[in-house]
Amino acid sequence: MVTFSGLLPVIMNNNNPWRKIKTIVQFQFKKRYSWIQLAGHTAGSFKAGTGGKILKKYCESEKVCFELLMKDSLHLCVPGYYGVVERDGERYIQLDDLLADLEEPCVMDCKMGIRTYLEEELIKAREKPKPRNDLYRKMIEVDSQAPTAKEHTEQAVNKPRYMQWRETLSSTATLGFRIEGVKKADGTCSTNFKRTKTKEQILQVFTDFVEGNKNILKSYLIRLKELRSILETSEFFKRHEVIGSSLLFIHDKNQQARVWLIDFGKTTPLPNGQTLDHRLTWKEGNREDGYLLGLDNLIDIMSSILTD
Ligand SMILES: Nc1ncnc2c1ncn2[C@@H]1O[C@H](COP(=O)(O)OP(=O)(O)OP(=O)(O)O)[C@@H](O)[C@H]1O
Ligand SMILES: O=P(O)(O)O[C@@H]1[C@H](O)[C@H](O)[C@@H](OP(=O)(O)O)[C@H](OP(=O)(O)O)[C@H]1O
Repeated sequence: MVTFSGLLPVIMNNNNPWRKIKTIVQFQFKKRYSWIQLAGHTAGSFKAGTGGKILKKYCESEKVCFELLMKDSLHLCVPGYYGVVERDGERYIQLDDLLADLEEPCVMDCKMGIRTYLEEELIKAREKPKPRNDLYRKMIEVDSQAPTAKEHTEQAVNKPRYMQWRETLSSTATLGFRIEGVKKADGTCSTNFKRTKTKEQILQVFTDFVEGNKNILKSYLIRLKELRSILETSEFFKRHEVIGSSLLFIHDKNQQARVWLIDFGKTTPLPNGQTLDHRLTWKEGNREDGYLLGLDNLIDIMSSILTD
């Protein structure tokens, strides 16, 4: 789902002097820009905030993650979190708007990990299967041959089955990440990446995304390596199953290029001091998510574009 809404950028809370100066200039000229919800299937889960912030619909587990993240080394890798607010009778978490100080930003959302559903979702679905017609319809829209004879008869598929099909159709199951959506500087958006699976296809999408600009690619590569080294030592990361979380790639016409970790709605703490490696093969029960496998592959793909 792609939605647009106008927000007014104002003073940011970031310590970077460049950002401060730039946002002050933007504030003085009251320049408007379009904020974009590139991926995410729930339309209307975001609202404009004030002071360079956005509001995201409240989810208890995500709020708890952000509270912990603000105290973890990963605080440098995620949007700043500023507590819970209420608007029109609904609760929201308040986050830094990562597009606030950028001009004509280009955005790419990559969903990380070798699976996109929690182990607990799998267990629940097995105990109480819920055949869904909406997922059946989404499936046949992409491939009318994909449902089994039984699914065709029932015109319904269970969620884990749908999620696994999405994972194998795309690069999730093999590379540990997939491209969810891209917005280019001219404002055009695409979420048509359900069949983007091979390294070659991904390489092409990345090359188009940066319009062949190697400086931007270099900045992305440096940032990805930085994120990897922070993730490898983060206490938060070690102790959570990180599912459905994305890396948000953002660059603008001034060649500012950053990558952020977003979406912790399905990031779940592990019990009794258990930790994850994030690279080991997933076997039901071990809760491994393959996040770092995906990041390794992203780094390899980005490096290979630069060495070509
Ligand atoms: N802090 C932020 N600043 C700027 N843009 C953001 C921010 N957080 C999210 N977005 C935009 O909104 C999109 C959806 O974000 P997110 O994945 O957090 O939402 P969601 O509703 O939880 O998605 P999903 O349906 O995948 O669970 C992202 O792809 C990105 O374009
Ligand atoms: O990308 P698609 O093909 O549109 O499929 C959706 C996507 O996998 C979302 O991540 C998932 O939400 P969660 O990650 O929150 O489970 C949603 O489940 P839902 O329909 O149950 O919301 C799926 O429909």
